[in-house]
Amino acid sequence: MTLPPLAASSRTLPATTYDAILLAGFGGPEGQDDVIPYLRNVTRGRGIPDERLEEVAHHYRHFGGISPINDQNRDLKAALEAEIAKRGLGLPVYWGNRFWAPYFADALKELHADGHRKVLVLVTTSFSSYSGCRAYREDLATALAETGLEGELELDKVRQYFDHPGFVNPNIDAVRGGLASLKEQGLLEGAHVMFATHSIPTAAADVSGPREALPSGEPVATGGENEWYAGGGWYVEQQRAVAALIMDKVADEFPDVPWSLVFQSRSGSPEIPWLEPDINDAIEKLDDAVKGLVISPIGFVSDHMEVAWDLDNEAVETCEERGIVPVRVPTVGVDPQYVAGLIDLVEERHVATPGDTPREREALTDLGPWQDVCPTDCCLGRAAKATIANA
Ligand SMILES: CC1=C(CCC(=O)O)c2cc3nc(cc4[nH]c(cc5[nH]c(cc1n2)c(C)c5CCC(=O)O)c(CCC(=O)O)c4C)C(CCC(=O)O)=C3C
Ligand SMILES: [Fe+2]
Repeated sequence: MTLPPLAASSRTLPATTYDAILLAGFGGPEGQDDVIPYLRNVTRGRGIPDERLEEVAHHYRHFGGISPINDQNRDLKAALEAEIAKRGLGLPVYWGNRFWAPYFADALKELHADGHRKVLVLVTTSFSSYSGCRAYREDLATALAETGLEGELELDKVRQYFDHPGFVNPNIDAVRGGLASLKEQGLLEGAHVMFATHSIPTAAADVSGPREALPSGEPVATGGENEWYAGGGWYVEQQRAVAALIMDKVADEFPDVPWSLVFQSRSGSPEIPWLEPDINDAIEKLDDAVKGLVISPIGFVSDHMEVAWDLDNEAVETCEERGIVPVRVPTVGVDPQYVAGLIDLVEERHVATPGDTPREREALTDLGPWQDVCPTDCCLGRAAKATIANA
């Protein structure tokens, strides 16, 4: 599966000169009093009563109402600033979130007040879906309208980077490390690798990415029989490609280890189908021969609440019930390769002087390099809203 070359190239923008970088995050609560207001933000427009929100608040409550995600983005911002300084690029980095302070609108006002007009956005998600790409583009367009900065601030966004070496290489290292740990424990014989990403409604998965070339769903690669529907669309296609690539890269040291792509953190009403298998169901159905499990959360870029709770708590417990030794390996976080990769992505788009040659675009699968701008109906499964970074 590849994008039609014409469509892909018409969605590749020429390099230009930017004034600043905006790191666009999800946002999380930072104390017990933040939890319900935060969940109201995340579920905005769906009229969910506070009593129901309290039910999904338990994991935040357990950690004092604090999600680690904001500190992780503060650390990432500092690491990006250091890498930019090292390269002498002279681009300041601002930070804003979809669902918690500093909000996108705060960041846009700050950017404008500081005299910046042309901004390149780096998003903290690597795959293509409504939640991972379009929603960020919509919320940034909404923030531009809210702040009255439409026409004043120009916002472009770097491409989704699921197959960029800066994202893939730390994940290869992590899986290699996880398998090495199982080997040390004498569990390599019965090893299995699960790549975990966020479940989304299958209807959203099926329309993820550019519509003219949507892949149809195929069974997940488990090396065995699988009754689960893992979704069509580019979201799952990209994840299958990255997972297969990682396994291919570790095969020099760890050949023939069985693996699967699994999903986590499903929410919403049970009648609506979401991507399956859920990681816990998948662990329960593992063959008895499996003794050790490497869990690689490739769906996320930091060890935030979805990782700390849904994997380190729930999935680890499911492993223990099955007598399987779990090794949950880290997300990219502030791995120097990831940080450098994000700045490589900036340098594909940003040149010091108009006319300079930009950095070459890297991609490790034949699905990429992904598009810089999305067609108007990309990842669109609901009423269209204004977006930034569309063709
Ligand atoms: C694809 C995807 C990513 C990865 C891409 C990306 O990173 O953006 C992601 C990340 C995250 N999701 C997060 C938290 C939440 N997601 C929720 C709800 C939902 N996520 C969805 C999808 C995704 N989510 C969907 C389809 C829903 C259903 C509601 C809807 O239709 O939109 C809810 C509501 C309560 C609930 O339903 O459980 C919460 C609290 C946090 C913060 C963790 C922290 O605090 O550390 C992060 C990074
Ligand atoms: Fe989420």
